[in-house]
Amino acid sequence: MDSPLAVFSSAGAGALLVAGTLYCLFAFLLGPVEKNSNPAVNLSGGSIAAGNVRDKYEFRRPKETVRVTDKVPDFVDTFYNLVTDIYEWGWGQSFHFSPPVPGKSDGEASKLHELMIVDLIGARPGDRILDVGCGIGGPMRTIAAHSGANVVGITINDYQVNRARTHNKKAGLDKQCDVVQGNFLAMPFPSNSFDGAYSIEATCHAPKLEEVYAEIFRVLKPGALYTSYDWITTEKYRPEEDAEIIQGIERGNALPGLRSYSDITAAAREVGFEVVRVRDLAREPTTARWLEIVAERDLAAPPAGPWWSRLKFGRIAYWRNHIVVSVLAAVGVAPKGTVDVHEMLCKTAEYLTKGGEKGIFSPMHMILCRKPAEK
Ligand SMILES: C=C(CC[C@@H](C)[C@H]1CC[C@H]2C3=CC[C@H]4[C@H](C)[C@@H](O)CC[C@]4(C)[C@H]3CC[C@]12C)C(C)C
Ligand SMILES: C[S@@+](CC[C@H](N)C(=O)[O-])C[C@H]1O[C@@H](n2cnc3c(N)ncnc32)[C@H](O)[C@@H]1O
Repeated sequence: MDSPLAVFSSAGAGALLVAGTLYCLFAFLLGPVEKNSNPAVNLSGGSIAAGNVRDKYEFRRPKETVRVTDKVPDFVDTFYNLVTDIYEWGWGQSFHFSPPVPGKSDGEASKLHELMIVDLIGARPGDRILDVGCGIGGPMRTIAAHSGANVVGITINDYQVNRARTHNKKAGLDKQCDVVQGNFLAMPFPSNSFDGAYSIEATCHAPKLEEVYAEIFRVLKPGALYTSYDWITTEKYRPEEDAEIIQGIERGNALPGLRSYSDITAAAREVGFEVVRVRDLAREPTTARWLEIVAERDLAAPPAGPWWSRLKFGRIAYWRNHIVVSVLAAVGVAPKGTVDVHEMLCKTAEYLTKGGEKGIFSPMHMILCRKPAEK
């Protein structure tokens, strides 16, 4: 017969094993999907009260995209209340794509993409730089930390302002980084007050690109540079064949209508910018060449691959996330509509992947512009 001590220790070991397994299961299910991201238990409806998330989600039910110009900022604000926590949980603190770089993690590739902006606009210590559509500030922190510049971000979404400020403080960058809530179509900044500006995958939310470009032009000092990575349809886009994919991308990302790559340069010139460079960073050889700009940091960088590969993180991961969201919503930790929003994002990921694979869409059309120096 086993001694009481042996029985006790084998029961103890069993209990420990069960506890350990449960812990790992919970950590796997509820922990952040991305490094530096938010755990699933914090999923909320942004500034929307939990009980109203499902009603607000109704805004996605009609199959068309919102094109009524003056309603767009409100619509976009609601969209970000619904998706911000899911994005942060599943993607991290930077809400954009980037070309993958072999040998680098997704996070590192994303930072390289952000750092290129420091070189493009020549951000220097003490400069005052504007981040147009700053999200929760992932790019702002990278750019401020590496350049020594002070960065001011603007976002339409109040919940993002709070998240960004919390992260800025945690990163010890709250003296260098400031975030304001406002509409980038009418910015609360004096004219000629910034030494440089950038926007990453944000101006695609503007119903008329000229309107946001005109505002950026106004607040920049003469001679200052502005760069944008924007969402566009490429020259391969054929509306007769590809409309479903493009409309799927527009609906799932709260866009008032994607623009063609050629509209970007035209809008910049229309408001008075000199166009310095234009490149689609999604194209492999070009991306490789652009990586050379960050030469000191990554001289031997080989050509980058498709930006959409990060979205193909596999059925299992999507299912894991879907289960987590469904369980949290069922037990009342996450608001009820979160499941619908998550389902919508799964479909959006499919449309984005199809757009990338067909080469009809790019989320990283780069334009570099200068506000002419005063004569
Ligand atoms: C620039 C914009 C957002 C770009 C991307 C940051 C987001 C576009 C689609 C998002 C996602 C799709 C699938 C989600 C997945 C189902 C979930 O489990 C975890 C989060 C996702 C991966 C999510 C993350 C952010 C995106 C990639 C637009 C709005 C202009
Ligand atoms: C996809 S996110 C990109 C965020 C950030 N640039 C990044 O890369 O992490 C788009 C951002 O644009 C902002 N935005 C969209 N329309 C806006 C508007 N009219 N005024 C201010 N910000 C806006 C959103 O609130 C969101 O922060």
